[in-house]
Amino acid sequence: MPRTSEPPLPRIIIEGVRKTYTLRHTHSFKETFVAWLRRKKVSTSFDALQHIDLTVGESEAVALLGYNGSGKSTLLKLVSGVLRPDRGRVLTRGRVAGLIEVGAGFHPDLSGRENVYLNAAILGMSKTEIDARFDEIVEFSEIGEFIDTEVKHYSSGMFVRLAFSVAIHTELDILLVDEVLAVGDAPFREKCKAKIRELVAAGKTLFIVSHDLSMVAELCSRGLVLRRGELVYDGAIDDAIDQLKAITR
Ligand SMILES: Nc1ncnc2c1ncn2[C@@H]1O[C@H](COP(=O)(O)OP(=O)(O)OP(=O)(O)O)[C@@H](O)[C@H]1O
Repeated sequence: MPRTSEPPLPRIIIEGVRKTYTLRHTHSFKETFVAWLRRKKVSTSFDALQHIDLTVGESEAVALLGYNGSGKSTLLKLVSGVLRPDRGRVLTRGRVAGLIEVGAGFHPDLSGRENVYLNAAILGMSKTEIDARFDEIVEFSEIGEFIDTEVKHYSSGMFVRLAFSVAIHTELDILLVDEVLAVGDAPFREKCKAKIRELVAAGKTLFIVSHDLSMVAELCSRGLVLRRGELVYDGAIDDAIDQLKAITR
């Protein structure tokens, strides 16, 4: 009997997820009191994600597409564990490395070198492992002589180069990238793309948010389109890009 191809083992499972934010309409105790006297609402709630169900497997490179405010970063933060869903559940299998905000996880008063140790430790590496990979991390980042400078003096591109380099030198299983590559220059972006392809070929999972459609078309095979907190398309990346172009914000 011919063998049918097995679906990839899941790395991320998102089940019935809803994320609600509270929007406050008052700024002070006085305003709140006046609003209460006038029976006006002091806050309203807003569903940034409505009811999301999806599974991402090993060796999958998935792009999360959508216009501003559609819920992409919120979904990535739920997968990274920075946020918790109000309903449903998010399960991940393996080590998750997230590049979600430029400079996040970096301490401004510490040098690049100290931040490499801090970040790599947060991502689960031991001191001996970091010592062994330190030179490679610095070389990939191209930070050079600035490695002993406090990172508050780094440009945003330098932050991202160092953070990306630390992340890819850890034993990660899932790499989350939110738009941060956009601040790297073209040669560095090319290097990151090559590294990401290598990681995916080795069975790692990529979940990337980007408005750079040509980059995601090159890197990803699957695309998810979010619109106003709803998943409106999940399929081949080229079709996902066409769907995105066809919808309004
Ligand atoms: N902490 C928060 N409190 C209130 N509302 C929030 C909060 N974080 C996000 N939102 C709102 O949730 C919605 C989704 O935001 P999110 O950042 O996930 O969108 P996005 O698709 O990543 O947008 P962009 O393309 O602009 O980065 C937006 O309307 C945003 O204003």
